[in-house]
Amino acid sequence: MQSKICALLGIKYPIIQGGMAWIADASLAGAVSEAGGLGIIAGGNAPREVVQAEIRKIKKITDKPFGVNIMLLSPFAQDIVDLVCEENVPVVTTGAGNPSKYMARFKEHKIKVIPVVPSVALGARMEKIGADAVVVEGMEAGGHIGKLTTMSMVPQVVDALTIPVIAAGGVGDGRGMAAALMLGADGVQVGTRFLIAKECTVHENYKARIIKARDVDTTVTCQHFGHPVRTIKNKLTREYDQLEKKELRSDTPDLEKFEKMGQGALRKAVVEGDIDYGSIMAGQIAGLIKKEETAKEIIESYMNETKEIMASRCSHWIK
Ligand SMILES: O=C(O)COc1ccc(-c2c[nH]c(CNC(=O)Nc3ncc(Sc4ccccn4)s3)n2)cc1
Repeated sequence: MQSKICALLGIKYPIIQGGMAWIADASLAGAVSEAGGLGIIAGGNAPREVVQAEIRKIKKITDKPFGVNIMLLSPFAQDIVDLVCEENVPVVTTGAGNPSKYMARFKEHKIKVIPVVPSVALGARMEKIGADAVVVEGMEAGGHIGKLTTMSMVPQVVDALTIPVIAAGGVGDGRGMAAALMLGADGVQVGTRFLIAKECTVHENYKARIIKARDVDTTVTCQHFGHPVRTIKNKLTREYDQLEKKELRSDTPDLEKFEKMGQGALRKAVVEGDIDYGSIMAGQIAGLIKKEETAKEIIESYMNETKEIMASRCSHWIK
């Protein structure tokens, strides 16, 4: 399937794996790129040498295109920008902020830049400063989210921009991918479904919790203080909710308490498998995902389902 995204990035299928902080390492990203999608290594909050090690590893796993996600809230963001330039990383996605100040650097090094945007305005700003495409991520997604849904934001960004649009947030199988393409997207970014890929090195407890998840099992914490983040409900989110209720009543809310509660929480879930007090970042689509598969099996099922839907299920009413 040749979409604008495949031509732009030199990949076989228009499926990008989300650069999930602490989770998207060379093992997962390498398997996704090898299977014809675009694997993305997470910069997250990691220092330069950690991300550099993953870049070196993926170059040994695959000679196909791959990317690095730069999480712009990271204290090491500038170091990772320098790193992707030095390592000739072909594609960069950015999240949790506005990458304008780095754009000239990326273009100078012929890096394809795909910012994640939570609104039409930011998408238009990114196109104006030279982004090659945008990921339009709805609030159905896991992790740090904006306020708009995928279904409503994608067509509005498609109408407002000329560069390719990649839909993200709630795209859990070929039905979601076909829907995204119908809305005008040229490809999709997939996070939660790849969390339970066999090559994903996240703790087994994390994977088991995703597989057990129902449609109503995620919640958004820190909506009023700090950065809204979607995770699976657990003891940590209940503590967050209590703290938010308390601080909302205060004239001088203490943001430090939220920072402290969140510190190391993602690592607790991903590395230690603490599903009670770790931050189990996952999208609303977690309830659809029932089994662990290889990245190749996941990508091929998206493509086969999407092609079947585009070729048949729609044709019976389009006469
Ligand atoms: O500067 C402005 O105008 C605001 O710009 C933006 C505002 C938000 C976004 C945005 C929303 N979602 C994304 C892409 N997705 C993500 O970045 N998802 C993430 N998950 C976990 C992350 S690590 C983290 C981050 C915050 C708190 C705790 N942990 S980052 N980008 C992008 C740009």
